Amino acid sequence: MAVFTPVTLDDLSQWITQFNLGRALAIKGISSGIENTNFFLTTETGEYVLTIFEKLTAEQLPFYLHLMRHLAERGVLVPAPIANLEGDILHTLKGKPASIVTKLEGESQLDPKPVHCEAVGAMLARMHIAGENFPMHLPNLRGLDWWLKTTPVVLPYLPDGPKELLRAEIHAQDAFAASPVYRALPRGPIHADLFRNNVMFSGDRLTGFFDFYFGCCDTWLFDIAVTVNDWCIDLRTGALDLDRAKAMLDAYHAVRPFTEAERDAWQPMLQAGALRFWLSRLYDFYLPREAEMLTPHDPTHFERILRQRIDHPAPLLF
Ligand SMILES: Nc1ncnc2c1ncn2[C@@H]1O[C@H](COP(=O)(O)OP(=O)(O)OP(=O)(O)O)[C@@H](O)[C@H]1O
Ligand SMILES: N[C@@H](CCO)C(=O)O
Repeated sequence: MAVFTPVTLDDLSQWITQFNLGRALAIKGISSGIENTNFFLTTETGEYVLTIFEKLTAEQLPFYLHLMRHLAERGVLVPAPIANLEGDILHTLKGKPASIVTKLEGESQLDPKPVHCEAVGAMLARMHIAGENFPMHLPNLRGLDWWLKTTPVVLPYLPDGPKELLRAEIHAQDAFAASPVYRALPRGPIHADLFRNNVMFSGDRLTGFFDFYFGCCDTWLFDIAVTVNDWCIDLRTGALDLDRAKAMLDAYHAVRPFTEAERDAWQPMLQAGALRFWLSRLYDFYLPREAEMLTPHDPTHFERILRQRIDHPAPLLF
């Protein structure tokens, strides 16, 4: 369980009066996250999610919370941040930044079928379009600059095979990012971490995207690649599942047609999406932070995905 900062009902009795939510009735730590401390919070007015941000600073957080509010106001299914009586959506609890957002109904679909991938693809395209006029900017803090900085930190821990793969891929991605095709890609606010465990379904009905705390401004295609690399693969081998990938990409394309540059960039972008999570998992695995209990994600999963994308080029986007 990863509760970095414990919170009790006693801690909340005064704090909650700054909101129009009534009294806090119950609070329950959520064990699954590895980035923030999350609680299900029940108050007299309903159920919410209380998050204490462990690593994110008050400089980055307004972007995430305002983006969620911007999207929620435009009909994209995401948790809506709750403002206090002064209108603020970023709060402080136990000396750390905190938020309260609406709780999404349902649960994660961890064994997705094409119908789920179709719903995710269509909502992702709607999200990209709805974000186009969002006025705030945040670069991808887990983008190329971070990859270049992190690679030499994790390389010494790796055996020869993975070491060679990482060196070659970081080199290839550095060149790709400097190419005209890359520069022609459409961009805007993206989720950047839209895995199975960051989407809720009630049955086959998508009820929302959440966990926007890697959100940033980057290419839409990177967001799509990250999403395909999780939703549309065989988790054991990392191989693409063509039925699920087609369902997701066709649904996306029907809402926001892909561009020529996106078609040309698809293959290297799938590799970029795999590299990003391989690197962050390597970093968390070899250089873990302290927590009450913490199970780091397996880095070799994304090493396999990266090898699969290199060895078996994906079908064209359209
Ligand atoms: N708005 C929400 N509605 C319903 N459940 C939520 C909501 N936000 C978070 N949760 C629940 O809390 C869990 C952890 O949240 P979240 O994924 O945001 O944490 P995290 O620390 O960022 O984790 P990670 O980055 O590892 O996915 C989710 O799996 C989900 O069950
Ligand atoms: N989705 C990330 C965890 C951070 O949200 C991973 O699977 O490595």
